[in-house]
Formats: sequence, C-alpha cells, structure tokens
Amino acid sequence: MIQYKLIYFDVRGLGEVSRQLFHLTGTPFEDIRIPRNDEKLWKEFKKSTPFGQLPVLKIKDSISETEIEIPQSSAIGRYLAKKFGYSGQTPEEEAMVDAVIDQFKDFLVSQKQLTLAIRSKKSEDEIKRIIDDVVNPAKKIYFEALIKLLEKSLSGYLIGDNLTWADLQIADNLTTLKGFGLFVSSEEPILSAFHQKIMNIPELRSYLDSRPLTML
Ligand SMILES: N[C@@H](CCC(=O)N[C@@H](CS)C(=O)NCC(=O)O)C(=O)O
Repeated sequence: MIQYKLIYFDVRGLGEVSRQLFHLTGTPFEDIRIPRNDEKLWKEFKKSTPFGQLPVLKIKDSISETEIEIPQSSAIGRYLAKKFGYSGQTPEEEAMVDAVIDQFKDFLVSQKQLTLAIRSKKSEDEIKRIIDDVVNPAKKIYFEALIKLLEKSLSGYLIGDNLTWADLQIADNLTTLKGFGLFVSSEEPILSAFHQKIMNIPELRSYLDSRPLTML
C-alpha cells in the first residue's frame, strides 16, 4: 500500500498541478498545507525539507516500509503523471510534454518578479513597470509557443490525442494570469477555448471550481 503526502503552502502555486493529478485520478493523498503567512512555522519546517523549498512529495510504501521524499515541483509532477498515465503516450510525446513544462518554467522566472513585488507590497507604479517591462514581453513569447501547438492540435490538447500534465499545468497558470488580469479570454480565443476545455474535465471540475483564482 502506497501512501502519498503532498506538502506545499496553502496557495495554488507550484503544488497545484500535483494536487490536480491526485484529484483527477481519485488517488487518496494527504494534502498538507503550510500557512503561507506563518513564517516561524515555515522557518522550522524548511530545515526538514530536502532542498529547503516546497513542494515536497513523501511516498511511503507500507509493505516494504520505505519512505522517500521528492523535491522540485516538476520532478513531482512528472513522477505522478508517469505513474497515473498522463506523461505522454510515446517517448516523443513525453519529450514534448517536458518541453512545454520547461517553457512554462521559463515564463515563471518573469511571473515570479510580479508575485514577489505584490507580496512585498511594492508601489502600483513599480508593479506596472514589472508588468510592462518584464511579464508582458515574456508572456508574448510563452503564449505564441502555446498557440502554435494548439493550432496544430486535432484533439484540443497541447500534445497528442490525450490529456497530459502539461495541459493541467498550462491551464492552471492561465487561471493565475486571469487572476492578475493578464489573461483576458476575449483577447485570446485559442487559449481561452483550451482553458475552458481543461476547466471542464468532469473528474476535475468540482475541485477546480473550489479553488481561488489567485495563486497568492
Ligand atoms: N524550482 C522549485 C522552486 C520551489 C519554490 O520556489 N518554492 C517556494 C514556494 S513557490 C518556496 O518554497 N519558498 C519558500 C522559501 O524558499 O523559503 C520548484 O519548482 O519546486
């Protein structure tokens, strides 16, 4: 018997795609959420994590009595997607799924400047500057890459004929951008149709509906 514990902060962020994979597949897991604002608790807990950051996935096999901890959100997402059948159907699809995740991570470097500025209560002018000079140029490159894939897609998914964890990750990030006012459905019809398709997956819908729009 395998027991999963996913540890992340009490926000959507980098832990969300893994939570979604558990909900999608109906796999029981412990969803441990560290309060984002409890700095004292986090400072203590941080010491016990493999790389000093979250998310972390703990996997306990009660038969062999082994326990492992996996850090890094993409490693966790990829591991769960492989286990549950959402990592791509062939090695080539798997490579493209990884490429989409890498593209998302590249974009995240810019988005992170915005989230840090909001969290540290920077001035409106500074936040606008980050959006104009950093996030919007990176978003243009990111959206163009996604749109290219979707224009070629016959299934409506980013890669191949089936849902992969790359679809979940990108749709989740679109939700975040929507929360920031940086993804406006009427301006992005192709991405908007994709976002709706993923948001309406029957096995995930009630979970997704329960989640906040903002990732902070
Ligand atoms: N590359 C890592 C980044 C992880 C990361 O930045 N985690 C943040 C939360 S989103 C964190 O643990 N922040 C607290 C800290 O660094 O002390 C991943 O993808 O998991």
